[in-house]
Amino acid sequence: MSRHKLVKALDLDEELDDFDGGAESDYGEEVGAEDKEQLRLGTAKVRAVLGPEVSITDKEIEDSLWHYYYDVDKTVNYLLGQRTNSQTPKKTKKQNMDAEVKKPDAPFSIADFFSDSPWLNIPEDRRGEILIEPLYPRGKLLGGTSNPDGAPKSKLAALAAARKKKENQRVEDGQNATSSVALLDKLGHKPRQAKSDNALNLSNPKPSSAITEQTVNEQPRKYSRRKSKGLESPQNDQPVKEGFIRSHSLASPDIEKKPEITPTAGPSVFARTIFGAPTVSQQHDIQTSNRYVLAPDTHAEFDFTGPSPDDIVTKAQNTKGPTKKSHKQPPQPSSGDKSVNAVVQGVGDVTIEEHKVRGKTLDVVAEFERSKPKNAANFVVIGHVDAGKSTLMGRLLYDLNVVDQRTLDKYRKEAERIGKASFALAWVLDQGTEERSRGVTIDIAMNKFETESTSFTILDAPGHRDFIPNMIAGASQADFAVLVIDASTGNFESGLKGQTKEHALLVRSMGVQRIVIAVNKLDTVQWSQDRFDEIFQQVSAFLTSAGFLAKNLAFVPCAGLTGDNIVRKVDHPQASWYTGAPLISLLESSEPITRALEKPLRMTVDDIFRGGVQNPLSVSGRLDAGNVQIGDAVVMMPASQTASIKDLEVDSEPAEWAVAGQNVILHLADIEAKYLKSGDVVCAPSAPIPCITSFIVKILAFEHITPMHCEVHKGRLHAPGRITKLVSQLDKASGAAVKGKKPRMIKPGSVARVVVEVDEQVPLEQGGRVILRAGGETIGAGLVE
Ligand SMILES: Nc1nc2c(ncn2[C@@H]2O[C@H](COP(=O)(O)OP(=O)(O)OP(=O)(O)O)[C@@H](O)[C@H]2O)c(=O)[nH]1
Repeated sequence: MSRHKLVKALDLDEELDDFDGGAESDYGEEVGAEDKEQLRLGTAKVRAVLGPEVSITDKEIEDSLWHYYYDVDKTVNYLLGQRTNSQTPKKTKKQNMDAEVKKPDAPFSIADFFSDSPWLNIPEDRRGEILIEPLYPRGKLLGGTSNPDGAPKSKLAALAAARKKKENQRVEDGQNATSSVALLDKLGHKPRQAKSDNALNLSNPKPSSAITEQTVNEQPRKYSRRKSKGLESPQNDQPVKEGFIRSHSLASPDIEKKPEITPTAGPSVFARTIFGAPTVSQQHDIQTSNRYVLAPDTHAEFDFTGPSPDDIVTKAQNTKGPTKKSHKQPPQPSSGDKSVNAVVQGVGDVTIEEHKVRGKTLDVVAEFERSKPKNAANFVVIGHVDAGKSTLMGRLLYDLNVVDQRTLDKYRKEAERIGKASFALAWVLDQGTEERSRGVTIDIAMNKFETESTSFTILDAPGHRDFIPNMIAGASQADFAVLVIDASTGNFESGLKGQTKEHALLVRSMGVQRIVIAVNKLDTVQWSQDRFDEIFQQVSAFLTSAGFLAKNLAFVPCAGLTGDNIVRKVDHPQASWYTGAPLISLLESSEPITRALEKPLRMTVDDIFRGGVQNPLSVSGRLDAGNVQIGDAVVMMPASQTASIKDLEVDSEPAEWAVAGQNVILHLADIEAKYLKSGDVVCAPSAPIPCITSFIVKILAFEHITPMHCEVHKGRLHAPGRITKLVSQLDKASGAAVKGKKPRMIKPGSVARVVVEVDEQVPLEQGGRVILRAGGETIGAGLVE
């Protein structure tokens, strides 16, 4: 039994007589009457487009329509494409063999797997070889290889051997075998007086820059960073500058042959701090000469017998008090070097912003009242699949300049490219790749716009029945609904039997009282007043029988695609019969929402995300009740874990506080992500929501209900469970229990009290609204007692 029976019970019998429930189909799913109708209409449309010359079976068309969610354009494209492919030349023997290999049952081998990869079939004689020479010598070469097997030496190995030989020679010659590192130390200390050291080829041949043997011996135990830079190369025949040494000294002869990179900039501020500023002549060299590498300022040498600069800095930081922005001086390094001192001083002054949640200080309710806020409203856009919901909202945002022309042009181009040109406006809302390629909304899309009087949040719901849980999540945050109806021939009828009614019933069950009905796509019926009247009659009859008050229904004829009667009034001559307001005015006439400001805090978590270093863990949702401010402690249910509000945003803007009715992001501290999930409830620690595994609920049955398995939905919460007991059937008018035997089954359209049990604890309290679903169908909805 399906939805129609409920509607029957709601006095719409005449619409339901032809509906015989679902039947198991080839598609492995229940094909309801609305699907059958869609398939029938779709098949006719596809046939009309394809023309009689294309021979194709109804089954083929229906299969494609089913796959493409009744999208006629896509189905036609696909079928035509298939026809074209089938006319392409027959496969070669090789291709057939490849196909054989791909058979899922064939044993898998890597060769088979890559057999169709074209790059593997290149004949030997046409293959090129790509050799990538390593830039730097690797492995043993740096130390010089012994080359025991007499194999030819590499250039670097030869160089290393030559160096070694020279070194040995020097020792033999009785020269002081002071390491080149020490020589460079000396060089750094007294570069201007240094004399040439011919043995090491380090110096400028000019006497003024020569290094003496005596100066080498003066500082034998000091090390400079130059050692680690390997600047002791005997190949260096360039002048040694104070603080700067030509990079040639680093390079092997091979590398030297490579083109030099012309410098474009001098040393950075950091480099100047560490190594000292270049002299005027060095700056000139940088600008005019080849590449330079920075060598440390000779004054920055460090004696390993004392603490390292790191140790000094760490010690300096450790001696800082716990207070923020302390300017206490760190201890001075023993070397007394100015640059190191400057760095240490700088690091000591660096403050690390310690995370501290501010204490609560505000009277939020008073602040809210003082702020004289604009009226705010969330509305959910509902309706049968392809009714034009996203297009309508895209048009609304475009006409209100929330979306600019450039963005829309981009969407148009991209949509055209994938053969979905008519969906460009829908792309404003449908941002997912799959949503765009399939032309179907899958999850709730949220968007904001403001008019003079009201700040609105759009919750664009998916129309396809497979995504009803997402639609429920959106509807749970809505103050009112916009029901979009496709007025085109045949589509209104199939929509009425499909999700038009189901969506309307769901939003009503979730407490939505006001509904604006956008009778859309009137351009397809030449703005026929008769068509509009017909739709008005049927839909208003259904909605009033579903519990909406007539005064809370507002109808507007419109065409989202053309923008008629959305923001601007329709000026089509065929639409002269309509004298009412456009859609935007009907939205604006929504009454201000009542906010439960003083009640304990409740926010159902819609989404959880990790923001980054500043805000590592955040949750978003709408505040159902109460208020919150930075510094508040909250408790997450059902995990029962406390957290603190480190920061918050209202409508994506930083804020100090938020109140019921606002869409917020809470940046949390002192809690781990594992304690959070969508559907959880953020509560005041003084009044957390109860978490229960069994509850009594007063439901309106959408289907036949017996003790059965079901899923409990509340916002983003989905919990598997079962109806364990039918307590009583209730009188619809009085709500009193009908006397007599306990019911064994609840009929669609009846109201009953039942017991529901869930597998895990769920945060639910009296008055909470839940939806019960089973087997992909909504079976009932009601209030937790
Ligand atoms: N002629 C005409 N076509 C429209 C109009 N509004 C929407 N469409 C077309 O209807 C198709 C479906 O539009 P969508 O906006 O994706 O429909 P939807 O209701 O959002 O679909 P789901 O979210 O997937 O349920 C697109 O091809 C639109 O171009 C209209 O006013 N007139």
